[in-house]
Amino acid sequence: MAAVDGGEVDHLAGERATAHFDVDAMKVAWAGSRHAVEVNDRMARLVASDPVFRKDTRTMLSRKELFKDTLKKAAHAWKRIVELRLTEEEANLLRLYVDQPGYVDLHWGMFVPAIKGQGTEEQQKKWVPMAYKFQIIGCYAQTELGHGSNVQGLETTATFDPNTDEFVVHSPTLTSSKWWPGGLGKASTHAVVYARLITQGKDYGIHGFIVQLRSLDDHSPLPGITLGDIGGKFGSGAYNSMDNGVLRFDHVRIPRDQMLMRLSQVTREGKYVHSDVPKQLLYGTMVYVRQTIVADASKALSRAVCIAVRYSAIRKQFGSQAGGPETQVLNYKTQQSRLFPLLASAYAYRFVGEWLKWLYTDVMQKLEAKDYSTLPEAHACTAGLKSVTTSATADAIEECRKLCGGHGYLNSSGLPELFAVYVPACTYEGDNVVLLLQVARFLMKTVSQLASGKQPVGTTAYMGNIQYLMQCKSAVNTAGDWLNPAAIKEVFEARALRMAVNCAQNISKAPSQEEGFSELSPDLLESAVAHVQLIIVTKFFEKLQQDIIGHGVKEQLQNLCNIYALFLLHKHLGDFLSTGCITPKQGALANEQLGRLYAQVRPNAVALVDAFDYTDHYLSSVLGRYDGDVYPALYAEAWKDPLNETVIPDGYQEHLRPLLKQQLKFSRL
Ligand SMILES: CCCCCCCC/C=C\CCCCCCCCCCCCCC(=O)SCCNC(=O)CCNC(=O)[C@H](O)C(C)(C)COP(=O)(O)OP(=O)(O)OC[C@H]1O[C@@H](n2cnc3c(N)ncnc32)[C@H](O)[C@@H]1OP(=O)(O)O
Ligand SMILES: Cc1cc2nc3c(=O)[nH]c(=O)nc-3n(C[C@H](O)[C@H](O)[C@H](O)COP(=O)(O)OP(=O)(O)OC[C@H]3O[C@@H](n4cnc5c(N)ncnc54)[C@H](O)[C@@H]3O)c2cc1C
Repeated sequence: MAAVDGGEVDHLAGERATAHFDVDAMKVAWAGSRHAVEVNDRMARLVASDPVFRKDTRTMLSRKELFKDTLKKAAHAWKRIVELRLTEEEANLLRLYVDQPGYVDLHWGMFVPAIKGQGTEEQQKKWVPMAYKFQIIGCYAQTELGHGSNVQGLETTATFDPNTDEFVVHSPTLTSSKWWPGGLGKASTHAVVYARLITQGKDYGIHGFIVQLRSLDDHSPLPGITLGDIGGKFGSGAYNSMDNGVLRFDHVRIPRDQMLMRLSQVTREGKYVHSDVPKQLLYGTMVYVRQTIVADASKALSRAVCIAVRYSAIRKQFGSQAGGPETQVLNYKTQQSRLFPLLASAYAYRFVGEWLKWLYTDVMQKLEAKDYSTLPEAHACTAGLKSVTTSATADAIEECRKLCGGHGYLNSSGLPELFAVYVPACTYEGDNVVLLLQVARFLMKTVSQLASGKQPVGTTAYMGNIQYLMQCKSAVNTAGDWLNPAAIKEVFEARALRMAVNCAQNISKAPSQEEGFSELSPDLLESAVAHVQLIIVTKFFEKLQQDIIGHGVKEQLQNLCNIYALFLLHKHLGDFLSTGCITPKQGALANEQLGRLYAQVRPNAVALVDAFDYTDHYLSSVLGRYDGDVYPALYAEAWKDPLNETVIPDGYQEHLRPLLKQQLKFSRL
């Protein structure tokens, strides 16, 4: 089914006719199943057809109007979810297509998962039903004004008082003010607050507590609690719909049973008891969200790419001979070499996101069975993939803006807001550099264990092949040889392993492991990126081994997979050359093959973005319209700007007229 929201003429019909594959079948490959295509389509249309979910004037609203609009949309979404008895899958998609960050994201995305992950069964029974019925609204209050990345450095205290069987939650300093939690500023009634647990005079470090913040009668802050929004953020519209907040506690008392006690408990007498589980499970909610952020990266990236590809097929510049038509900018090789790797990345992130969801579910099942062995790998994969995919996506959205020339800078292109709303993903849920250093730490540990004969498993299994990978040389001889998955995998594995081993060797020369790690951290980041890119490439190849149905679909995905891998090889040529994995000649052959692949993608480009199945409402871009009727839409959109409500601007009488009529003369004239 086409995703037109009402266009009459299809200006991109010619582009669609050149596709060499079945677009409907590609929609299935992209969405994961025919069922997923159907539900996505139904929810996207439900949102697009509802006037409450309009967002075309969003960037023109004041902060207060925008926030109120978000409250309205969230309440309306919930009403529709209940009325239509939507399933959790449908409700999640409805939220996605409403496409406006708001308190519900943190309520469902972090508050509920934190209670489910860290609360006892009894606590879950008490709090989860209230949250599911929206009798309470919750947020995730971890970060403080002075401490974000370093969770162990948080200052808020929760001191047990055995006289009253309560915890006293307190913000001892300005820097201990909770700062950033989404939904906290204005909407939440409750929070999961992370604080240092102190009992019997001893500090047991960071633990989670459920704290009521606002009255359930009139929404006013409870005694001892200071609350507010932290202020406007980057861009118009965008993340300003979210009430990121500040919170201070002045000796606020909560019952003992509001400490989340699945991992550790405080008894009635104040004795601290830690269960027999890894303490890192305290970070479980972050692992869960990082995994969802990877899936979201492909959404944001594919959206930007869809806009840029469609517009590049419409936009014409130069090349006209004797009054003939100008050239579609999509035909320029430079445009293709900038755009098609991003198209390939969108597909790559979609598939690695699917795999990561599987890995997460698998780890959760193992944890239920008290098998904690895969926890370090789950942490490294979620942290690394979150980091690499969000950084690349943020850069790619900005590149798509440039690929759309001047019009890409207009709010009506949809790209400025998409960039502004997306870019904090590089920071929230763990700064990308901090997370990559966690991956590097995991890699260094794995390398150090190789010497003891311990066989690495999962995504580091390739390191077990160290004898071969440290000395192998690529056998690629022609550009076409780069189409062999084994040739690509071998050089990506060799590059990742050699970079990790080089780092490990250099660290071992330092006076201490810690000093070496710190000194080598820029190299360690690159090593972590190489490992994560290997994972993405490998999972794309594995996807191609699955049963992929539909005329020409597999061939297109093969091209995209090769583009993704060879583009990375080209971009990081220095790594591959300096580690001796390939020769300069082989690097040049990879580039030659890349050019050929771009030519194969060109006739399929518009159909490949159609397969994302986005409605015009979701894209909210005049440049990315399904029908390609860009110019009338751009022209019409301009007149909607509040500045055009009057012909003579406000301020003319006070400031322009006196200037134009002034008698004062610049003395030199
Ligand atoms: C009918 C139903 C209806 C349903 C209706 C549904 C409607 C749908 C509506 C909405 C749904 C929307 C869903 C939206 C999704 C959510 C969107 C969220 C938006 C994002 C908001 C952002 C929120 C935040 O930012 S929260 C704050 C995040 N903060 C951070 O990430 C901090 C980062 N820092 C850290 O994680 C840590 O400090 C650290 C890891 C950097 C360091 O920690 P440390 O000091 O304690 O550790 P060490 O480095 O010393 O390591 C020790 C040891 O631990 C291992 N480790 C570390 N972390 C982990 C981990 N997470 N898991 C496992 N292991 C870990 C580490 O590797 C070390 O191991 P060793 O073996 O080496 O010792
Ligand atoms: C839009 C948005 C929403 C958010 N929502 C929430 C929320 O709902 N709940 C919540 O609790 N928090 C939330 N946060 C906070 C967020 O999780 C933190 O901002 C994030 O974890 C980064 O921490 P920081 O701000 O302390 O950065 P910092 O750690 O201060 O980073 C500053 C710089 O220092 C570098 N750096 C830091 N440590 C190291 C190191 N060890 N080695 C090398 N470099 C380092 C970083 O790379 C970065 O360049 C949100 C933030 C944003 C922007």
